[in-house]
Amino acid sequence: MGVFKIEGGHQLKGSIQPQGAKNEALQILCAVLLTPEKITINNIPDIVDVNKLIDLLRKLGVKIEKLQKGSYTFQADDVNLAYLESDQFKIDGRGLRGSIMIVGPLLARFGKGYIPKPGGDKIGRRRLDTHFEGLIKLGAKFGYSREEQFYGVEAKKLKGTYMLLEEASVTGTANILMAAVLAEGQTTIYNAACEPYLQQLCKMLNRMGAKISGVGSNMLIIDGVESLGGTEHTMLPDMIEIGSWIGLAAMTKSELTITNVSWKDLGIIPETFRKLGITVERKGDDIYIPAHTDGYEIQSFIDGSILTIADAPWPGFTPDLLSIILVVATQARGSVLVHQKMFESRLFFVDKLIDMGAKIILCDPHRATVIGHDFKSTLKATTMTSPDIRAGVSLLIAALSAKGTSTIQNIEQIDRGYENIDERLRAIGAKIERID
Ligand SMILES: CC(=O)N[C@H]1[C@@H](OP(=O)(O)OP(=O)(O)OC[C@H]2O[C@@H](n3ccc(=O)[nH]c3=O)[C@H](O)[C@@H]2O)O[C@H](CO)[C@@H](O)[C@@H]1O
Ligand SMILES: C=C(OP(=O)(O)O)C(=O)O
Repeated sequence: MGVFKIEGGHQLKGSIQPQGAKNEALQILCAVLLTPEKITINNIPDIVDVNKLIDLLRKLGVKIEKLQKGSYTFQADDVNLAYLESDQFKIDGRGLRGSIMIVGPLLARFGKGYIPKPGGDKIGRRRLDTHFEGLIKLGAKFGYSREEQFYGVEAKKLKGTYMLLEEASVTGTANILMAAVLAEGQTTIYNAACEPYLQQLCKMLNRMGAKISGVGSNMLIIDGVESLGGTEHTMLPDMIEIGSWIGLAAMTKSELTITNVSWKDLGIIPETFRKLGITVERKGDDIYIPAHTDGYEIQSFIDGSILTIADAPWPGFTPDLLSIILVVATQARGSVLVHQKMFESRLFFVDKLIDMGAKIILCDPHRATVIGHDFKSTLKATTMTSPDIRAGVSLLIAALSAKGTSTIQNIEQIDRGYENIDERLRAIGAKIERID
């Protein structure tokens, strides 16, 4: 298990370029299965989850060529479906959450798609009902082995239909969409998730010859086509990384420029950090965060009541940044209620922050009240374990602001989604070392 050793309490300075978006990459990579033609993808982040998915595609017979850092070509002209029934697939498929999105494309193109219960963060129940209910509506026969936790769908032909999703599932929408593009006739997906990840997937599929309208809204209308062709696609910068760097800058009182952030795709994220009193300045397509030498003050609601920051499906605030909001609030002036509505086990990491001296009350598994220290008391360094990817980075930010040397174990969780994080943080002045 890898470990980070972090000497906290130092101001950082400089600029940082966000990596390509993890959650977009996982969708886009699965889409290469929809065509026998070559697809070129740029700005692919070099992170554990993405590399696991690339490896899985390779084992499925996809021809993969690395052009340069972050750029690859993929060609799925000779797919090895036998791999789906192998024991190795049961291991590989479980390795990450994103693998679930091979099911829709495989079903649409080859008539069958299988997947073991996928991995990803252990942050509460993460059911797949939306995915399979949608595929069943398109005409697939569904099977599930409870013993092996193995899912499968099969269909000779998919037929377009109207569906209203029970919830706006991100990976669920992507999966159903990738099946519907090759179904016969028209499919309507209402209550579709509409994150920039999905908008990017829709745009890519349309360039491949799909006919999707309503892109960016919660109603996607898809006119099925017989086949799809090749294209080139470039991943957006990772908005969750961008939010993480905003939080890092404020909490360490550092002056930081986050470059080429694609402002138009950040939705409510900059405004949400501003509600914590953080100055988030737009400079062209960069974000400039000045050093918050006098701290930052949490705003109240208009009527003077305590601010709540809660997650919601896009264009609401992404749940993946709530852990960052929470840690940054521990040094703000004022109080905030953090309400994690989607995942029921994502806030338990606050115990570690409390150990470090943060003033937090975990009201229930979904809600935590944070009373900021206004830098009058710094967090104390400690030894901790990263429970999930975003809590891991939040603890890392806490350690960088704390006095003394902290240790973070289980950093594989962080490496799932942050490319070369130690090297990039050292480049802006952080004292962080990786110990294997
Ligand atoms: C690989 C990938 O892309 N992972 C992301 C994806 O996971 P993933 O696609 O697995 O998450 P879903 O969108 O399916 O749902 C996440 C959780 O939120 C709940 N839920 C969802 C929609 C809704 O309207 N109401 C509701 O309560 C679900 O029951 C589930 O527990 O989206 C999540 C929600 O943005 C992010 O945290 C994950 O980083
Ligand atoms: C929850 C996350 O990832 P995954 O869905 O891959 O577990 C995340 O990126 O914050």
